[in-house]
Amino acid sequence: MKIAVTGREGQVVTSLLEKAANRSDLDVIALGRPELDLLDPASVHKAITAARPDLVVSAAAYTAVDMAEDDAQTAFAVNAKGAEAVAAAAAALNVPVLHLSTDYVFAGDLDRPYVETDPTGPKGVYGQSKLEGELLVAAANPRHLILRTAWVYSPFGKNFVKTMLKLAETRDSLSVVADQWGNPTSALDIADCILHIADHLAAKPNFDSYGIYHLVGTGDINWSGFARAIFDASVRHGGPGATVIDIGTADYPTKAKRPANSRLSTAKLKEVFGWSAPHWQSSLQQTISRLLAE
Ligand SMILES: NC(=O)C1=CN([C@@H]2O[C@H](COP(=O)(O)OP(=O)(O)OC[C@H]3O[C@@H](n4cnc5c(N)ncnc54)[C@H](OP(=O)(O)O)[C@@H]3O)[C@@H](O)[C@H]2O)C=CC1
Ligand SMILES: Cc1cn([C@H]2C[C@H](O)[C@@H](COP(=O)(O)OP(=O)(O)O[C@H]3O[C@@H](C)C(=O)[C@@H](O)[C@H]3O)O2)c(=O)[nH]c1=O
Ligand SMILES: [Mg+2]
Repeated sequence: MKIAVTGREGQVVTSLLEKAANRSDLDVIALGRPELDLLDPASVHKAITAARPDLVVSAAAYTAVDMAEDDAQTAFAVNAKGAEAVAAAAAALNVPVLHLSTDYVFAGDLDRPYVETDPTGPKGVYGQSKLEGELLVAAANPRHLILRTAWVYSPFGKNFVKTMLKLAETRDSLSVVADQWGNPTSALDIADCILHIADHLAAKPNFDSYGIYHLVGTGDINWSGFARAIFDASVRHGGPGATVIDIGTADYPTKAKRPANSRLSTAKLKEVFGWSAPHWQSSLQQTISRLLAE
């Protein structure tokens, strides 16, 4: 099976390439700039068509949440029109598209984990552009799986875990918001899930449960608790640590507003695909030990 994935050095694309390297039956090819530029839909069609994949994974995105507030045009061009071009190119080849989306499509005012059918209401430009992307992807390719994930970390690229470890090298204490809750998710676990879904689709030619799915690590936490767990694991492995001070969102001003509750229910993913992610704490240990071994 040949899988084309968008992006070159993102967390999810890198994880997918690493996981697929262990599988002789799988050929994962990363398509990114300059050949595939989401700002240039013609380049998207050309690159995906030339790759002739059996499945397309749409993992590239504009992910700078605060920067997007001042650059809505680029965020929408990449996350909405760019994603639409990826899904349309897959549709033209008559293959499914797995598109990554985000917890930030929700407002975060519910007091339970969000299910796929809950109303959306993004608080910032990034979430708005990703929501628009979901709608365009669904319209462009009936065989779409929109996988909403959240709080992604990995040994690769930029993420909260790496930021915390870096800051702890020079700081004894850090103030971190304690009133935003979510599900930390390892990009390596996302890659496992994507490959599981790819196998499932290949084995079931009549699969007809296309639509939206929530795909996040098991267990929830707030950002300050996550930071504490990062430092506990780091110190255990001989890495840097810092004292974490709980603060409120109001004490950490940012350009973009973020949801207070972005916990996602993964019951549908478990039911349809028989897959669920490990607990975030166990995946975090693995990521930290890898990062500190580097
Ligand atoms: N990071 C997170 O916390 C979360 C991410 N998501 C979603 O998951 C998906 C994967 O995220 P993640 O792996 O963390 O992303 P990263 O921020 O790690 O990587 C972004 C990727 O997008 C590529 N990209 C950006 N702009 C363009 C463009 N114009 N043309 C082509 N490629 C482009 C980058 O290219 P290059 O390799 O050349 O730099 C890179 O590969 C995204 O859809 C994101 O919205 C959802 C929830 C949380
Ligand atoms: C660095 C830092 C952040 N924070 C806060 C800011 C924010 O509310 C929270 C997390 O910071 P980040 O910059 O990682 O947050 P952010 O970039 O908003 O992370 C999001 O990225 C996009 C792509 C997604 O799709 C989301 O699921 C989510 O992972 O922690 C502190 O309180 N103290 C700190 O020292
Ligand atoms: Mg960030």
